[in-house]
Amino acid sequence: MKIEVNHVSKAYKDTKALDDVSFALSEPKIYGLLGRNGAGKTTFMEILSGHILASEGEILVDGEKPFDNQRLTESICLIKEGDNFKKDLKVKNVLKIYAYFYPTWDQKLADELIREYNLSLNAKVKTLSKGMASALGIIVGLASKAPITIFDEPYIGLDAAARKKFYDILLEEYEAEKRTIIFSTHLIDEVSLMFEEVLILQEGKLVLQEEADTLREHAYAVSGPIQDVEQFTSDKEVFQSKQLAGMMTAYVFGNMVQAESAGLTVESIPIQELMIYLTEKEGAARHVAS
Ligand SMILES: Nc1ncnc2c1ncn2[C@@H]1O[C@H](COP(=O)(O)OP(=O)(O)OP(=O)(O)O)[C@@H](O)[C@H]1O
Repeated sequence: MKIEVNHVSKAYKDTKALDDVSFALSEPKIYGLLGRNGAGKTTFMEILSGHILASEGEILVDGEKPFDNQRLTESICLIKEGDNFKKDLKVKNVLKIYAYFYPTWDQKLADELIREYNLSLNAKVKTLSKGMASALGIIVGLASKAPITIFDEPYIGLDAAARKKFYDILLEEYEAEKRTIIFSTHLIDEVSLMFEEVLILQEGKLVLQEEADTLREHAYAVSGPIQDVEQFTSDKEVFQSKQLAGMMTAYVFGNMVQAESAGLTVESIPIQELMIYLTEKEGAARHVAS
């Protein structure tokens, strides 16, 4: 399903959660949606899921607006950080409701995952630990097989082993059947290798949309005497630099071979580090793929 985001803004009283954001997600891929606290990620995911309306602009999914649109909402599954399910429901009834709602629901997968995560079908949601409630969210998200499945920090309370299980199953399911997966996380180092395309929001604006492979291949650190590095990077996109004792390291997007032939020291940057840097740094380079 094609997602088009056209000049979307969302204002709350004093806050612009999204500020004139435009981009497109054209293919089924695993998208990493990153950004610091309050960057606007959840707001974007809620508008895309048809839960809230944009103040300006629109999101179109296959040309239609998601708000109040059953055909679309049954194709989009949003799993949030918590409070995904009514507290008085039993696990088995949560599963029944979602099985009924999503035409693409995979009961076999849901059963398998319930066993994997050791959830009791008769337990009420309110008796589940945080980790178990997160596991239930993950199970629903995966088993929905919704063509657009969105995970917004879905793993609160899950330990590292349970999170790894989630990533493994997500990848396995995705390989078996490609769908659009939008993954928002602060645990970038754990999941960055899974992303095929990365989007970074900063203070309500989109500051980066790029193929993860491009980031992997074209981001590097170049070091040498200040003058040489400055000269080399003068026509390049520098997203960070630091100087010490007459030497300079600049982090750039571009062609590594060029830097090597200029006699500078060149090192590639691990994608996790790059993403962590880009999301943490104020005023990250604007690098939005056209
Ligand atoms: N219902 C609301 N009422 C008022 N302000 C809101 C509301 N929802 C979000 N905001 C504000 O909008 C901004 C963006 O919030 P949002 O939750 O979309 O960010 P986020 O990137 O998901 O952050 P986090 O990583 O902390 O979850 C924040 O400043 C937040 O305080």
